[in-house]
Amino acid sequence: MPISKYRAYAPVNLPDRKWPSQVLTKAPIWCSVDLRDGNQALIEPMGVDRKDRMFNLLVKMGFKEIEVAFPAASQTDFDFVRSIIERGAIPDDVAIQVLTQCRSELIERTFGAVKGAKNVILHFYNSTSTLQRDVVFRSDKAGIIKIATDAAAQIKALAAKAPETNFTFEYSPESFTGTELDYALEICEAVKAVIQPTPQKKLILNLPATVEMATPNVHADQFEWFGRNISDRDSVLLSIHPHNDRGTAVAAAELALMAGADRVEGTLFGNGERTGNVDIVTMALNLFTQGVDPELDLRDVNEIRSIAEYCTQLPVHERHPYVGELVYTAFSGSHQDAIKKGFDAQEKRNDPLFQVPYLPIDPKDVGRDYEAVIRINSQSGKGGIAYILQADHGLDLPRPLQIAFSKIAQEQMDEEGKELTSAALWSLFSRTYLLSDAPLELLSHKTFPGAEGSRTLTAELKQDGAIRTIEGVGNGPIDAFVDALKTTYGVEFSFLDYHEHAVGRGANATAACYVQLQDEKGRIVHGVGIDPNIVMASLKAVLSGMQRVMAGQTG
Ligand SMILES: CC(=O)SCCNC(=O)CCNC(=O)[C@H](O)C(C)(C)COP(=O)(O)OP(=O)(O)OC[C@H]1O[C@@H](n2cnc3c(N)ncnc32)[C@H](O)[C@@H]1OP(=O)(O)O
Ligand SMILES: CC(C)C(=O)C(=O)O
Repeated sequence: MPISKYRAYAPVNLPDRKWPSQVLTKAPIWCSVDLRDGNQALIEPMGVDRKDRMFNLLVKMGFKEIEVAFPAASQTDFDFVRSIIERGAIPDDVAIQVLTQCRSELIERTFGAVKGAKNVILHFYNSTSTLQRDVVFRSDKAGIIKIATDAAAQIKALAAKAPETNFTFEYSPESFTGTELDYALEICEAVKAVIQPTPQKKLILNLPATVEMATPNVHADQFEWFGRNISDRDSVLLSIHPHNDRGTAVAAAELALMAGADRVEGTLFGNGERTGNVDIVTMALNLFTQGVDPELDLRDVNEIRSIAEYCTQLPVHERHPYVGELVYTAFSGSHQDAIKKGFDAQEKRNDPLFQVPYLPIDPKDVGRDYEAVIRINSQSGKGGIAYILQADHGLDLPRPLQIAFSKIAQEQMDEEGKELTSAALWSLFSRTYLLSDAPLELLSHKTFPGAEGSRTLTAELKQDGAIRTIEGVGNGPIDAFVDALKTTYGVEFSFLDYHEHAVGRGANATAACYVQLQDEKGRIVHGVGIDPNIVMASLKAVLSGMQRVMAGQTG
């Protein structure tokens, strides 16, 4: 690898840094830049319809600051801004933000776009990095500062001519991460001197990691340093705008907040230039998992995801934190077992604190389903299989049956080499134990008191289309039924164990019974019966087990 083409990023000299011991206790000011930074990175930028859908979603989620466009970039962007203003689509407590370069004609056009809006954040930027000063602007430090201060003066003057709008100003020394820290401070001070913010009317200074170039701790050091050194700190809102080139935008953003930043610019699921902007959904839900109100409504992440996918025409990855298709799914056996036990224990504890192994968040909190928590493939074990049968069919299999059936399921998956869906698992379970196509079917039974406390049982069975009555004697109905079956069909087995439980509640409740038999060769065979009548359910379970013995089946 040609490592000599690259060099290490210079750390910040801040030995008395305080941020490492800070804890995040409140949400920052969120600003969505989906409709601008996100939009400018799309293969096909959003048209007015998609922009509308995204804007409505962001409002519904509770964003109070939304960068809606770069109005001077295109007629679509300009028209979109006009349309949301003219249609009255912007709630009174939401500020729209618009971006412009520090170029006079673009600034004029931007003001034209926001005419008549109630709350506007006018965001202007120029690149300040050493590289861009050289190759893009071909200018020295003073020249670059003049570009920014000329723009600030023009913007302030134009805003003064539009008193119907409450303007906030935002300045970004773009490519901040490639800019000397003291020079970034110098240019921000120069802009601030023109704008003259106050604690009541603050200036937003947005220090973008336009390209993420260093580890997140360096980003935090930069913010702590900047916060300490900017004058009139209480007249300034420090904003972060991290990109994700190193894959650490969320970490960089969180550490910068610990270091004193007030505001975050990012996008849903991290769409944005190259590797994207910081993902606000992940950041907000990270706060949520710490018991901090994220101040965004994320109760239906599926809806948010599907609108975002429609608008950006980009899929959200299956493993995306909190939101991906697979993130509440466990395939591996030990995880499934622990999740099942965790849910059972959580229900018994009746404690609001959510503690289930392997699940950092309760899927229900973000509108996801428990049903999808466990899926079954060849890496699964009995716990996951038992979970599906319980969650989807209310069956609480005894442990030996869980072990036996998971072997049968495993064999099928090995054979077919693919996942067993819940429906396929149920079909396998029904074929194996409920025997709907078996030669014998129990239709009814009657019991009578016999001699010395015994019971006599008669049962009607359907056998090959004909009705047959069988009779046996025992110390209860099950014992008498076993006797009837053994004498009628001459099959040998012993009865080892029995479990039953109700499925559902009230008038629609049924009973599920499980029996464990042993055949002549000492092999264990299970039978299962389900019926609204508990005695019928038990007899069906015995008949299921006996027919499996007769067919030479085990497990
Ligand atoms: C990191 C970011 O995301 S920043 C936002 C980037 N987003 C976009 O660029 C999307 C929208 N942009 C556009 O549609 C176009 O660039 C427009 C319409 C704004 C401008 O288009 P044009 O003037 O035709 O071209 P272009 O953008 O290439 O202009 C480059 C010129 O602007 C200058 N310039 C670039 N950025 C700035 C700035 N922020 N402030 C002042 N001048 C700037 C360059 O130095 C260059 O000057 P030169 O022509 O004298 O060399
Ligand atoms: C305009 C600025 C904030 C930007 O988008 C960036 O630097 O990524």
